Amino acid sequence: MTMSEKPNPPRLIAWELTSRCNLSCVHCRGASTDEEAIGELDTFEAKTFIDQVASLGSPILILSGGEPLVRPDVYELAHYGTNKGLRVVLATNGTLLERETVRKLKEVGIKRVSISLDGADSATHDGFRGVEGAFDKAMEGIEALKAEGMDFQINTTITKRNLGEIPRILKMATSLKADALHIFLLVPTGRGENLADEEIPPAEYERILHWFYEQKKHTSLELKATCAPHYFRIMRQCAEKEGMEVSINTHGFDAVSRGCLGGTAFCFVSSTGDVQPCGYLPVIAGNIRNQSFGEIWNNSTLFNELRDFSLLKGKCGKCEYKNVCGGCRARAYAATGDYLEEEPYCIYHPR
Ligand code: HEM
Ligand SMILES: C[C@H]1O[C@@H](n2cnc3c(N)ncnc32)[C@H](O)[C@@H]1O
Ligand code: MET
Ligand code: SF4
Repeated sequence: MTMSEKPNPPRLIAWELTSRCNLSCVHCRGASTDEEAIGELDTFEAKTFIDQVASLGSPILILSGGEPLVRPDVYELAHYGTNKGLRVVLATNGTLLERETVRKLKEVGIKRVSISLDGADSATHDGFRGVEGAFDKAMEGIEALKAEGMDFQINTTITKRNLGEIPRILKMATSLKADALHIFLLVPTGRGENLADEEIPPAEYERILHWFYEQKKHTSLELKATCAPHYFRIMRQCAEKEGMEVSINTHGFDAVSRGCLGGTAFCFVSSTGDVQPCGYLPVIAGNIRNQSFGEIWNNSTLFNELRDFSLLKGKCGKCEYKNVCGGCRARAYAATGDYLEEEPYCIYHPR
């Protein structure tokens, strides 16, 4: 990109509508609790933000949190975003979903709902979620989504404690007839910092992502590894071994996407208006109370650095896969304090 060219608009924005939550998960990047949120964007500010997003492009807008369903104007904001031409989706822990809630979400144009399930049973899931009964409630939430015909996906965060359950979670997602299973690999940030010992070791990463690649061949579920940029290297290495070209026809959307999208196609907006590359990387490109979203997206030094892969350091900087992987900038930051440093959880030695 030359200085005069505008960056591509974001394709996906995760928006923390509120930092407040009815659960208190051990790994929560937002360290969310049930305490009243301070400094949240009000309805007017939130709509102004939606206007600014829509004037830039028409990304998927993920209403996230905290728990977005504890914010009373969630329906009003979803409706507003839908009317502006955005594809609005909702990310919830699933415990507050009743059929009436789902009906309202459909009415305001929510296209898909993600439910977080971190275990194949209540023992594991409730252990993550800090509240007994969270698993059963989330299951009831899924039943409500199905009964109302809402598309849904399951989001699972992987750590050492549930790694062995991932095949069971995949089976469960299949039998629940979910549209997708998205796995997130723990980033030790927020309350997740206390779980740094539970990050799976690099060799296990490698193994689970190879497994994931194989599973994609046998399922109609959309499987996506988020915050696991090395997947895009592994996919190419596997395809090469199989004598296959990586293309949309053979590998679907993964063929045209890349590992870390933070600052290039994705960003996170906090409940107080801070714009970040992602929710797991606590560095701020700007605040929408001071500048327009478009100005921040197009001009912030932070985002422009993340768009320039030649700035990557260490192994990531030398890697022949840097354009398709790029390492997790949040994990690099958590480990070193420098978001351009090498991804600490990658086993690969660049040629
Ligand atoms: C359609 C329904 C979808 C829902 C409900 C959903 C939900 C989520 C949520 C909750 C997050 C975490 C954001 C946060 O709270 O910090 C997230 C992150 C992310 N999602 Fe999805 N997602 C959806 C679809 C997609 C699609 C289609 C893509 C493909 C481009 C995608 C790519 C990502 C990426 C790149 C991240 C950020 C993590 C990173 O930095 O790599 N999501 N998604
Ligand atoms: C939006 C999704 O992000 C997950 N999530 C929350 N905190 C973290 C973290 N520190 N690392 C990885 N995933 C996380 C939630 O469990 C939810 O499924
Ligand atoms: N609370 C929701 C969930 O658990 C969304 C945000 S998680 C940081 O899925
Ligand atoms: S991960 Fe989601 S459900 Fe859990 S405490 Fe954080 S915001 Fe709440």
